[in-house]
Amino acid sequence: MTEAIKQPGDYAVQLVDLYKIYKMGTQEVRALDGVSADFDKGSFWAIMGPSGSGKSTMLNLLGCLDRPTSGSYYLSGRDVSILDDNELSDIRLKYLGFIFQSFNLIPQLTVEENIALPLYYLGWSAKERTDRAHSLAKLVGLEDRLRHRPTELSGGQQQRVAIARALSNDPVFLLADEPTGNLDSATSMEIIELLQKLNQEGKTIIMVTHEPDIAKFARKRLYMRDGKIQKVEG
Ligand SMILES: Nc1ncnc2c1ncn2[C@@H]1O[C@H](COP(=O)(O)OP(=O)(O)OP(=O)(O)O)[C@@H](O)[C@H]1O
Repeated sequence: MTEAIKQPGDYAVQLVDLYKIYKMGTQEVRALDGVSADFDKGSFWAIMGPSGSGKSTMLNLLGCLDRPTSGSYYLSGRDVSILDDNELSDIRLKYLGFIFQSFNLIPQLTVEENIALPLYYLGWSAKERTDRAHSLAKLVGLEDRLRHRPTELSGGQQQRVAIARALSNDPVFLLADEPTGNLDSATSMEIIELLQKLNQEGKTIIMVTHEPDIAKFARKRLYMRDGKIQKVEG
């Protein structure tokens, strides 16, 4: 049977010949040196590589936090590498979900308010925000913690809140930056299992990690070296 030809919209992300070059006086640092990669919808990737290999640079570009020196970045088929700062911030709010090593929750807000915060900026009504926050809290197993504040939660629970918040806008993909970096190994397993469950339910996940024990739970692994893709596994 011939495989169906993929259309640009079948990919969450396509990177085409991406370069990020920093000029340091007369020297050039090629943080990304011609990276091309397709991230299918519904895939779960780990991006790995030694220090200085370009992981953070890749993460910043994937997260629309920075622009490439050259090359194209297609998000669900749309070239976002040509957008200005305001347009990129709009893309982040509407289409991306971020999970950080340090959770980045707002301490003054309750679990419910933290989860719903992006929806406030997206203009959802109070009722819509509450309903969505409740269903996402349930999805991550925190429906009995909605009135708590982040300091009243364990690290694993805080990361669950952050994951629920990242899902609030139903993003094209979840971008996770060392999501288990601040957690003990048992809690790390719970978080990675939650990410696996979300992926099995169809969510595309791209996770940057330097921990092979965590990366092995992704379905695909991309290894960076000297700003290039060294190999892809899975
Ligand atoms: N703003 C910058 N100006 C100049 N060089 C930079 C800048 N940001 C990154 N680099 C360089 O680009 C290369 C890739 O850096 P990057 O931070 O992406 O690596 P990394 O794989 O994330 O490393 P780590 O695991 O240590 O965080 C490095 O050589 C780094 O020194």
